Amino acid sequence: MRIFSKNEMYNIDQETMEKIGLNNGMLMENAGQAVAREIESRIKKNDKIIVIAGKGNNGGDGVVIARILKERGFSIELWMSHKGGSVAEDAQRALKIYENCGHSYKIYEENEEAFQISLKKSTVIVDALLGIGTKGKVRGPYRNIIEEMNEINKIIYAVDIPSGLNADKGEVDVAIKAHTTFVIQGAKQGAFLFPSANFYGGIKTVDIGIPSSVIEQNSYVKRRWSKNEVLSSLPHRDISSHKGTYGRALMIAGSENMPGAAVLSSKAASRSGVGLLTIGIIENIKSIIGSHLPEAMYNLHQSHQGMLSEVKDYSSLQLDAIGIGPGIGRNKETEKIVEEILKQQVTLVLDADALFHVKPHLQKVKERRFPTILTPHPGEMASLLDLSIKEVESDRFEKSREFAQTYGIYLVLKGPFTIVTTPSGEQFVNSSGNPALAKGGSGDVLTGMILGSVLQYENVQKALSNAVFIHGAIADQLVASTHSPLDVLATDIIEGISPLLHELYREKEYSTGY
Ligand SMILES: NC(=O)C1=CN([C@@H]2O[C@H](COP(=O)(O)OP(=O)(O)OC[C@H]3O[C@@H](n4cnc5c(N)ncnc54)[C@H](OP(=O)(O)O)[C@@H]3O)[C@@H](O)[C@H]2O)[C@@H](O)CC1
Ligand SMILES: Nc1ncnc2c1ncn2[C@@H]1O[C@H](COP(=O)(O)OP(=O)(O)O)[C@@H](O)[C@H]1O
Ligand SMILES: [K+]
Repeated sequence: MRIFSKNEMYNIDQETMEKIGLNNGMLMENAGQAVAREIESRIKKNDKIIVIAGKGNNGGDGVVIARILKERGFSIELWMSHKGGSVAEDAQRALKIYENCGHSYKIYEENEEAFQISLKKSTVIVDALLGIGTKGKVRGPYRNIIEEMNEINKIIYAVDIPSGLNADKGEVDVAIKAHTTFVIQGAKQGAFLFPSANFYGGIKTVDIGIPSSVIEQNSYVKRRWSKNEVLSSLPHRDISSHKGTYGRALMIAGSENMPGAAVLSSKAASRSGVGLLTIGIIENIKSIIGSHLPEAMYNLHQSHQGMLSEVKDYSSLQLDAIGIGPGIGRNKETEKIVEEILKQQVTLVLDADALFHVKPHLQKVKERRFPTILTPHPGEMASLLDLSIKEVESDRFEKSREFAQTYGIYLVLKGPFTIVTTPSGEQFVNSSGNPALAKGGSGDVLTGMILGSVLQYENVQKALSNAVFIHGAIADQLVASTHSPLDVLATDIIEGISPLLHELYREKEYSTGY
């Protein structure tokens, strides 16, 4: 599923008209036809269906839908929010065609009470009031109509966007609570931001025939990353491979107060395919960690001060990647370690306290020639950008892209719908996970999984997106089988890596023959 911003969608629309020659009326007809087909497969002949159309082009789509479904013999009442004169040109044309077919409609502005009665009698409502053109707070009759539709508690199918929502941002004033939203050509960003994502219900894309060349030239790549993408990109282990093939990684994590972060991140890295893992820790927590991971090697130091002197020369370890941050603490030594690590010519994964320390050194990050991966949660992202969490959360796509492009990094902005952004600005939105993950330690596990994963793939983005998907999918499976959303621990996620990978590889084998 492609994801678009409002401007991208308007540019795509414009170029389709100017360069391809499909005019807005044709696109509206295609959109209405496509959504009508989807709705038709979900309704019955005895349903009483109301289509409520606004005065913009979203309303025009609604008018086409009403006509098509009427022609197919369904019981349809079309309501326009406004009188004819104020309706957009192409929507007016759609309305004329509708009337030419011998159908009539009613106007909300003139019949508010009758509308309420019709709403009560209806079984299904099609919401074509407002689409991507919505700006600011909802005005005029729309506010009342939206509130009345929500109160009535019927099945609502929304066209393109649940009316009232902003296409790009997560904030909500008042909006339709949809059962399903039929998104035109692709979802709009707001479908993956909160709280607006809560209003969409199920999302189904309808294709209105916009040429892919126009889409590619007028939008950034933004896609949902789901199980199919994971299955088609899981790495294959060659029969002649050996442990060196799968990389040498170092995980610098943990401190006296947070030894567990080292256990969680290292164990998760081991379970995610690393050939050889070394754990960089301070000596007095070794006894806690060693029993958890006998497979690992250790790079022990009496203190972070001691670690710092060695960081300057890691060449003997022949590393391919370093993960740093979970639980290392925030002090002068750990900051210096992070600063030194940035000079290492290997893939880097920075999380937690390393994100705190990297902020004054972002220019050095920009100069790096090897992949640098930052995995902030919204709070860490906000602090890297000097913004509030709300400002980040409402605009996750743009904020991540700007940051990733400015510093040439891979960014994993965590949260529900984690977004992976590449240095060139391509974005991939995760589709797995649930609030069972909202618990201390699950981020540490993800860091380990990412460190393990990057060494298994030639393509860093696929490695990141797959690690994020698998992390979330484990939590989904636990909640669906043996756990509740309350009791999933970070260690349960680690224990879930093997069963999930096993299942994915079996499925891949089944579908691709190897
Ligand atoms: N390729 C495509 O993308 C295609 C897209 N198509 C469809 O077009 C839709 C976009 O249509 P659109 O641009 O006409 O905007 P739309 O959402 O109908 O709203 C505009 C109207 O709402 C009003 N209004 C705005 N804010 C408001 C507020 N806060 N409170 C109250 N009113 C507000 C605004 O009023 P104004 O500000 O002008 O006074 C204007 O009248 C898109 O979502 C898709 O369904 C297909 O038909 C064809 C191909
Ligand atoms: N409501 C949620 N739905 C899906 N995933 C979530 C949710 N809340 C948290 N997560 C995931 O859990 C992980 C939490 O990471 P983080 O905040 O760094 O945790 P910690 O620092 O406590 O280990 C991230 O991968 C995040 O995407
Ligand atoms: K709508």
